[in-house]
Amino acid sequence: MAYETEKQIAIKAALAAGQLCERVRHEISPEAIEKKDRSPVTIADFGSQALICRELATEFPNDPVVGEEDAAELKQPEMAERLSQVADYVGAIAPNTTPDQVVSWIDHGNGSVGPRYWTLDPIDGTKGFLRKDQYAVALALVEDGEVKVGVLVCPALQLSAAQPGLMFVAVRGEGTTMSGLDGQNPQTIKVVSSENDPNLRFVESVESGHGNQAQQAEIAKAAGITQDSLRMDSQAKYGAVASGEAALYLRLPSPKTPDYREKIWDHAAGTIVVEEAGGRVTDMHGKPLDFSQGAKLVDNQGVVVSNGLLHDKVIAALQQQTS
Ligand SMILES: Nc1ncnc2c1ncn2[C@@H]1O[C@H](COP(=O)(O)O)[C@@H](O)[C@H]1OP(=O)(O)O
Ligand SMILES: [Mg+2]
Repeated sequence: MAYETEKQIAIKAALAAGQLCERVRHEISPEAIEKKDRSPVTIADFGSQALICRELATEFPNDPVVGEEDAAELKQPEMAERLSQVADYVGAIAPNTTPDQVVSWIDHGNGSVGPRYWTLDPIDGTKGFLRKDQYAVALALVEDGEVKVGVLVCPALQLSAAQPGLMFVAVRGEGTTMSGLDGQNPQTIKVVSSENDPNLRFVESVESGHGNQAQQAEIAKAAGITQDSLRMDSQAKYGAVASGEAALYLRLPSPKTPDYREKIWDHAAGTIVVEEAGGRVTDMHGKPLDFSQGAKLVDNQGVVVSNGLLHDKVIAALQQQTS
């Protein structure tokens, strides 16, 4: 099977990172949330990137990693205590970790986009993480601009599972699986194969500033979806489409940030998870997402994720609105 080693290492690394994030999350005090104290998310974000980059640097030393974080802030003398907290959390999984190692692993994630690279969001959906809602650890391998392997660990996502904690894994040409966070008994999943069922739903961000909720509601309606949206943070939304929970995920540019360009780590893992489950992912103009241009999807605007059947209808509705 293609990319078997890459897949296994990515799963191991992302699950370890998810475990670290959950430990931190359970220790967030309600007061910290009220005070909008971002320290829990900072510790988990850095710890997650350190653990994953440690694994990738060991197993694939020649592959660049384009991660969301860098250690510049953590290297400041006034951050010594925070750094040692991160090292403690990482050390619970990778024994004897030193602060210097943490810094160098995090900075291993400062690579550039090339012919073959990994991209990582150590905590996608930081606002959801702080609210104790959805978040994801998202890791993907990209070759020649195409995502080949994607792993999404969603520790708080339940869908139809018995308990929260879902992992989605996709390899190009080999389908998408979903399992619990023990990775046991992965089940092949498929998008919902209907385009005019009154129960079809669409997903969108919780954060209104990350999209255009009014326009998203109109477009979903034009595509025949009559149910209210399901609002969810992070790339867990891609998992919802891949598993058939939703038929559509719309992320149209917010009127406040019309020129926003999406980041590769916010979409690479999710894209392959949906495509390999039989769905489609493009930008709002129907163009495939181009992961070869750098850290931002500079040639794309907005994101449309569907079960495939609804896709052309959605793009046509968007074109009609702008013509
Ligand atoms: N104006 C914006 N439009 C779309 N996405 C945004 C915008 N500002 C931030 N984001 C990104 O949305 C992602 C979370 O999305 P969701 O709402 O689906 O959970 C974050 O990775 C965040 O990136 P960043 O971390 O760089 O701020
Ligand atoms: Mg993100």
